[in-house]
Amino acid sequence: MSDAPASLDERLARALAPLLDRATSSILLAVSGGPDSTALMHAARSAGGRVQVATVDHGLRAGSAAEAEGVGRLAAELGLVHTILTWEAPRRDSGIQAAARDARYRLLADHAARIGAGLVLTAHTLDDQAETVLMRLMAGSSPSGLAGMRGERPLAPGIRLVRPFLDIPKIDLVAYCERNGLPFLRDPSNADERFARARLRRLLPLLEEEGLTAARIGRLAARAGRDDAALEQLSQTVFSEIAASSEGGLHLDGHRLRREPEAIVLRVLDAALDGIAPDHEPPVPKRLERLETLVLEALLPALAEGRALRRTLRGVLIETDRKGAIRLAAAPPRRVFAKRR
Ligand SMILES: Nc1ncnc2c1ncn2[C@@H]1O[C@H](COP(=O)(O)OP(=O)(O)OP(=O)(O)O)[C@@H](O)[C@H]1O
Repeated sequence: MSDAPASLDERLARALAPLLDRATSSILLAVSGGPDSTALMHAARSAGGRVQVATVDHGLRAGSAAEAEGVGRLAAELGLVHTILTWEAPRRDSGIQAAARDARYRLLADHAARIGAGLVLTAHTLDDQAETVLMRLMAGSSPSGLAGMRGERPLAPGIRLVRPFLDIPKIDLVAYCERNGLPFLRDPSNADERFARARLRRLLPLLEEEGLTAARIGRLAARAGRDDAALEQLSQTVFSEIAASSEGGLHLDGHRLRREPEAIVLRVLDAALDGIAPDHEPPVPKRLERLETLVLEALLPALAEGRALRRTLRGVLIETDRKGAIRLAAAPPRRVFAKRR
C-alpha cells in the first residue's frame, strides 16, 4: 500500500479525468519506459481508463528492444494491451534525434488509427516544457513559440495529441514511480551533451538559483499561449471575412489582408495554406516562422505595389494579381523528366 500524499495522486487523476471522460474510443498512451510515461501508464490505469500502450523502438541503442519489452511486461502486469512499434533508423548521425521524433509521432498516429484511438497521450512534464521554451528563446522564436508545447494539438486527421502532465514537475513523477514500486528506465541520451537539450538541462539549476524556475517559465508559456490563442481567434475571424472558396482553391481579399497587423496576416495565410494542404507537422510556431520571408518580404510588398506574384509553398501555389486578389490552389505536380538513354 502506498503512502503517497493524496495531493499528487489527485493531481494526476484530475489531469487525466477529463480525457478519460471525453474519449469515445480507447486512448493510446505513448510510453518510453522513462519515469514520466511509466507514471502516466499507472495513473491512467488507476483512473480506470480504456487505454492501450505503445512503445516505439527506435533501434538507436543496443538494448532498446529489450527496454521496449520491459515496458510490455509492466503493461501486462497492469492488465494493459501493449504494442512495440519499430523504426528502421536511417544510417546517418546528423539530425537523428529530430528524425526519430518525427518517426515516433508518425508511428504513434498510424497505430492510433489502426486501433481506433482518437487521443494519443504523452507524459511531457513541466521540466520538458521549460526546456522547450528555453530552446525556442535561444532560437529567437515568436510569442507563439514561447507558448511552448501545447497541451493539445492535432496529430493526424481525427487524432489529437494530448499532454496532460505539462504542469507537473518531473521530480514528482519519479517520486510517484518510486512510491508505487514501478521500475523505470533512464535514457542515457537525456544526459548526452552532444545534444543541445541535454546541455540546457545542465544549465537549469543555475537559472533556478537566479529565480528562473521551471514553474516561472511554465507561467510565461501559459501567458504567451493565452495571447497566442487570442491572435489565433482574431485571425480566424479575419479569415472567414476575407476568404472565399473558388474552383479548386481559395481567394483572399488582399486589400483587406494588407491592412491587418503582420501577426494576423501570417496566421491568415497559414490558415489558407492549411485549408488547401493540411499540415499537422511541424508545430504552428515553426510554420509561422517559415512563412515570414514569403509574407513580409514578398507578399505584402507585392500587394502594396500592385505587382503580380507567383510562389509555391507547402505544395500550394500562391498568386496575386495587380488588383490585389490572392489566389491559392494546390500546386501542379512537379514535372519529372525521364532519363535520357
Ligand atoms: N520511444 C518512445 N515510445 C513511446 N513514447 C515515447 C517514446 N519516447 C518518448 N515518448 C513519449 O514522449 C514523451 C516525452 O519524451 P521524452 O523523450 O522527453 O521522455 P523520456 O525521457 O523518453 O521518458 P519519460 O518522459 O517517460 O520519463 C514521453 O513521456 C512519452 O510519452
